[in-house]
Amino acid sequence: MPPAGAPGPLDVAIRDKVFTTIDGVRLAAIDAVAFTAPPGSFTTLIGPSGCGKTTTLRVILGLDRDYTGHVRLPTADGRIAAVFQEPRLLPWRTVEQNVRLALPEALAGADLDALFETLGLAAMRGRYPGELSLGLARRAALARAFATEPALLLLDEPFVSLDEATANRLRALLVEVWSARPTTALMVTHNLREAVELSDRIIFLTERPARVRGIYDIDTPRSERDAVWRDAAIRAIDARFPGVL
Ligand SMILES: Nc1ncnc2c1ncn2[C@@H]1O[C@H](COP(=O)(O)OP(=O)(O)OP(=O)(O)O)[C@@H](O)[C@H]1O
Repeated sequence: MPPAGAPGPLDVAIRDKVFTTIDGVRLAAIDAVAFTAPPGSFTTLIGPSGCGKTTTLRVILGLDRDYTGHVRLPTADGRIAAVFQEPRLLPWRTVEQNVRLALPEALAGADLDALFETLGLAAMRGRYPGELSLGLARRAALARAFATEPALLLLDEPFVSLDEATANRLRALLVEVWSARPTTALMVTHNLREAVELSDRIIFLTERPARVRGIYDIDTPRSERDAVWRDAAIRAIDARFPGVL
């Protein structure tokens, strides 16, 4: 047993999640999605469009309580931070104000220099969101999430709609900032290459209504995951789960 108060795994079991559309049609979104994410690990959910990935994150976030099953968070009283495709920054506040507004009282006045520096935002602290590219706004959203020192970090396709060079840079920054303070992270993506680059555990979901198709664990250190390694990992995954590519 871990000592009391130590982070445990994120433990998720969602069954029979159904939506009723505005025309009264019942839409089965999730059949059975059950998995754990070990403490301090980076876990990725990957699956076809519309299979129920964002719904899974919303249930974990507590935004949707209409489901059967359970969600056990890494710590009972820990903070959850979420980064969505939309950076969701307040346009009338500077980057730094946006980050500081999210801080809990215990972290008010925290020294954010190292975080802004790591994310390449040192010169952007006084800028307004309207002055930022999408890539920079996503960095600001990541800064805001990490600054709160969350017990759980949820990431919903944080690199989508970025040009490849910007997405690569942002993935490297995420690894850097996350490695400095590993927190249990759960990311949703469509991008298997991104998943093998970042994850300790990849959870493959079926078409809607989602079920877990399989779980793939990676123990190669991130620093050793070069292009050759990634190609081999993707081939191994395709052999085990045909059709995921
Ligand atoms: N509030 C809602 N009311 C009705 N249907 C919904 C609602 N939210 C989601 N859905 C439907 O549930 C299914 C799962 O949606 P969800 O957004 O979780 O999928 P996803 O895997 O994240 O999709 P994508 O990969 O395209 O982002 C979809 O068919 C979606 O249209």
